[in-house]
Amino acid sequence: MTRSPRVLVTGSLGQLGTTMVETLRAKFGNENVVASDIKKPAPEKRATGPFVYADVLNYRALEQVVVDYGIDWVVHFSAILSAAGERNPALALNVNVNGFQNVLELAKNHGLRLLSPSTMGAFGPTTPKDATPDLTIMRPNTIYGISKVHMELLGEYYTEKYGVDFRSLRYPGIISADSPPGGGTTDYAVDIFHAALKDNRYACFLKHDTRLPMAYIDDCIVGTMQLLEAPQEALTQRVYNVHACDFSPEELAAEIRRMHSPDFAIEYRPDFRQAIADTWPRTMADTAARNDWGWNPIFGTTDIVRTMLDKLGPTYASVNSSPPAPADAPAVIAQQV
Ligand SMILES: NC(=O)C1=CN([C@@H]2O[C@H](COP(=O)(O)OP(=O)(O)OC[C@H]3O[C@@H](n4cnc5c(N)ncnc54)[C@H](O)[C@@H]3O)[C@@H](O)[C@H]2O)C=CC1
Ligand SMILES: CC(=O)[C@H](N)C(=O)O
Repeated sequence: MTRSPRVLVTGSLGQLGTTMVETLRAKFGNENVVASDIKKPAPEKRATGPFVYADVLNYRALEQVVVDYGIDWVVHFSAILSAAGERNPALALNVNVNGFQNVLELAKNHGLRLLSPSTMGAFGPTTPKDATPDLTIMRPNTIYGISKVHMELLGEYYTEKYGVDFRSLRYPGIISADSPPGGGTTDYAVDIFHAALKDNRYACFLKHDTRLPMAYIDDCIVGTMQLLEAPQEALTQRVYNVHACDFSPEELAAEIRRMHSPDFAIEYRPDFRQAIADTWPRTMADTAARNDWGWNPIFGTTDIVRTMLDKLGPTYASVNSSPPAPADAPAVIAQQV
C-alpha cells in the first residue's frame, strides 16, 4: 500500500479510543482516520476528523462506513469491560460477541486488517498467576473474559480459514490522565489520582495487596501501533501478552504519598470487583511481543505516578483554589475531569 491506510476506529470515545484516534490521525492524516461510537463526540473531537455514529451490532451500518470511506484497517475498541459486564452480562455478551463477529465478518468480506484488543481478563482462576505465558489454561469466569476468549479463538479461526489479517494484544490495566476509564476492575489505578489531588484520600474497591499488571497509555498506544503496522511475516502468533509493570493498591498509595503528599490516606473497601481481580494474573510473560514486533514499554510504576500527578495536578490546583460554588451550581470536578 503506497498511500496511507484508511482506518476505522470503533469505540473511539472510550478510554483508549480517544488517544488511539489522535495518534492515528497524527500519523496517517486526519481525513484517513474515521472515528465511530454510539455516543455524541464533544465539538473539539468532531473538529479533528470524520466521526460517524455506528453501532457495532449493526453490520450494515458498519459496512456502509467501510464502503463510503474506503476503509483498509479496523481498530475495534468497542466493548463492555469487566465490571460493567458483571453488572449487565447480557449487554456484554451482545456487544463483545456479536459486535466482534460483525467486525470480523466485515474484515473477511472486505479484505480488512483487524486489530481487536484482548485483555489479561481472558485468563481465569486456574491460570498460573505469575509470568503467565501466552499459551496456558484459559477458563475465565467473568462474562468479559469469556467473550474475549471467544474473540481470540474466532479471530484465529478466521485467519486460518479465510486468511483474515487478525491481530490482538492482551492488555493489562491501562492508566491514562486524558480520558476516564470505562467500567473495569483496574479503574482504581486511575481514580486514585483524581481522589488524591481532590481530597487527599481514597476508598479503594480492591484489597491492599491485590497485585495486577498495568501499563501507561503511551506505552499501550505505541505498542498497539507497532502491532498494527508490523509486517505479516513478523507475526508468529495472532494474540500477544503485553506487560509493562505491576503493583498493588498499597504500593501505588505509597508512591503517591512519596511524590504528592505524605498525608494521603487510603482505606480498603473491597466490593464485587475483588473477586474478578483475584482471578487475574499478577504478572504476564510477553517475550513473543518483544521479539516479534518490538513491544518495549518505558513507563514503570514511579514514572506513571509522576506523569499522572503532573498531568492532572494543574486541573485540581485551579479547582481547589476557586471560590466555593453556589449550592445549585453543577459540580466543577465532574465538568473538568
Ligand atoms: N482500558 C483498559 O484498561 C483495557 C482495555 N482493554 C480493551 O481495550 C478496548 C478499549 O477499551 P476502553 O477504551 O478502555 O473501553 P471503554 O469502555 O472506555 O470504551 C468502549 C467504547 O465502546 C463503545 N461502545 C459500547 N457499545 C457499543 C456499540 N454497541 N457500538 C459501538 N460502540 C460501542 C462505548 O460507547 C465506549 O466509548 C476494549 O476492547 C477493552 O476490552 C483491554 C484491557 C485493558
Ligand atoms: C484489564 C481490563 O481488561 C480492564 N481494564 C478491566 O479492568 O476490565
